[in-house]
Amino acid sequence: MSIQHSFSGSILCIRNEASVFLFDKETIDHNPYHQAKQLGPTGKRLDYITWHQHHMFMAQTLKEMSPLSEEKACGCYIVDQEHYQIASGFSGQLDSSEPDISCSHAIFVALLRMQRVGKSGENCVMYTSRFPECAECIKRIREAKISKIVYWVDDNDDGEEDKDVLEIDGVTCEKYSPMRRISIDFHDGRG
Ligand SMILES: O=c1ccn([C@H]2C[C@H](O)[C@@H](COP(=O)(O)O)O2)c(=O)[nH]1
Repeated sequence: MSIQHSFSGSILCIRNEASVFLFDKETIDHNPYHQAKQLGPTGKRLDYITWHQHHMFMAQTLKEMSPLSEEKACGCYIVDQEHYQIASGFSGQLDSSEPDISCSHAIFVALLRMQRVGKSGENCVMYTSRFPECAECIKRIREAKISKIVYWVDDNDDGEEDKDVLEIDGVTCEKYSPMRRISIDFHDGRG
């Protein structure tokens, strides 16, 4: 590992291959990571995200954890009224050959976890990267009494019928409307 120490103005930068611990002014002024964190006139960051955006971001991130193909990759994130996570899952997370596991879909996994910790879906919102295509998942959403599903895409040919069935049971279905790009660079791009 190589470590460099350098002075720029009064700020010391210590760099190694993995990280930069302090930043000089030039770095702060020219690096997009820092530019995005600038404050607006009210003193708040200009780019902070809402709960709604956060929850869908989590569902999409869980999708990225799925080892399955793009057609079958899915993430599901369930929150309560106070925006706390109740359960989450991604497709392929569980082995569907296990005794009480009839499928490995993201929604199934998340609802199974919710059931195992004895939580009800009442007043909870389910964020999912895809509207469910599977009858078992839809049945479990209804049984869990989830209040609302927010989905990113709907590839389900019977999606409208399934939504009608869910809505009759009091489950509101809403397509997520992306308003902005949200990304986090996990490279160490600060130096
Ligand atoms: O979490 C998931 C995973 C898959 N689906 C969709 C995608 C497929 O068209 C069908 C069937 O998938 P199988 O893995 O062959 O059972 O379900 C989904 O909705 N949610």
